[in-house]
Amino acid sequence: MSHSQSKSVTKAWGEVKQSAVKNRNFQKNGKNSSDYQQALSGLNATEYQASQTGIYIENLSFTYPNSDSAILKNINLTIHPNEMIVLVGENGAGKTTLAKLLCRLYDPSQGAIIWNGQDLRSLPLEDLRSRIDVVMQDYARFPTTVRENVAFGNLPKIQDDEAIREAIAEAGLARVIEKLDHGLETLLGKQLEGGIDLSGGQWQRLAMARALLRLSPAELLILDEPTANLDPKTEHEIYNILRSLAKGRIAVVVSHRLALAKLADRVVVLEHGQIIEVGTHDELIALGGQYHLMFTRQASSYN
Ligand SMILES: Nc1ncnc2c1ncn2[C@@H]1O[C@H](COP(=O)(O)OP(=O)(O)OP(=O)(O)O)[C@@H](O)[C@H]1O
Repeated sequence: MSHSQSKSVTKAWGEVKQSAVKNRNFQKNGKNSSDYQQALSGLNATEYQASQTGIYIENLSFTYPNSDSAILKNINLTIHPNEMIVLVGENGAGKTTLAKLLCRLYDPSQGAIIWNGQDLRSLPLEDLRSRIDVVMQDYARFPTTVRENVAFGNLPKIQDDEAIREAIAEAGLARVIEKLDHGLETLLGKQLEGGIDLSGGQWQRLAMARALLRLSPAELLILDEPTANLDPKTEHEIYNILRSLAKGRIAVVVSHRLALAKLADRVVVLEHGQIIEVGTHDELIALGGQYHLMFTRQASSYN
């Protein structure tokens, strides 16, 4: 072992001993070891709690491969268990990019995403994917049957007609599917001979039925623009679906429709890749900042 290696081993051992002493002192002072771990982590109590049982995004920055400008810059955010977060912001603010990082389509260029105490990068990809339900803006439209579209990625339920029909009904598609000549066996997609095409909103509902069918296994729900293809009249119906989708797990929803932000436990406002405001709808309205401005603008355009 070289001199410098031996010096660094001695230093590391010194740190271990120091921690052991600190730990004993914590115990003497009546602190439990989780307090101790929190003190060591350098996080405050809320952040530490989220890093262990929710999602903790720490100093995250991200630049797309083959690009030189950072799309997300120094994002710090804690998401608590069962919390529903809505990400809002102007076009290009980085909302979808953040959603993509949460499902690990990309890794952060700097910083980390910690879920239940583990860095996303340390979780086997397959495990991670099975714990996340994603309905993205360009949600998948599979050129196959209704049944397979709903049960995609969910082999145990593919023959479970009752569960499939229930998910379809909950997503508000029961009448549309009933009218099809071959019911669940109807082929979808113009590219297939005899295939039926659905409207944008119907495809979107089908994607929701897929997420609803998978409701129990996935712990995290990511929805990108769930109301993009729906007219404002049917939106309230989608809000109800969203509530049942989000129940009992973390939900991160990207949306331009600020009426949806009212449903969230907290709203996160992104601007040019940075978080500029975080709070409940009421708090952000009272703040009178960017969210307030966006909300009033949108409300007046609807009126
Ligand atoms: N694959 C990619 N490679 C390089 N740049 C990308 C890629 N995808 C998105 N971007 C850029 O990243 C920026 C943020 O895009 P993103 O889709 O995250 O924004 P957004 O807030 O979701 O926008 P919108 O509301 O318009 O959907 C944009 O400038 C976009 O051009």
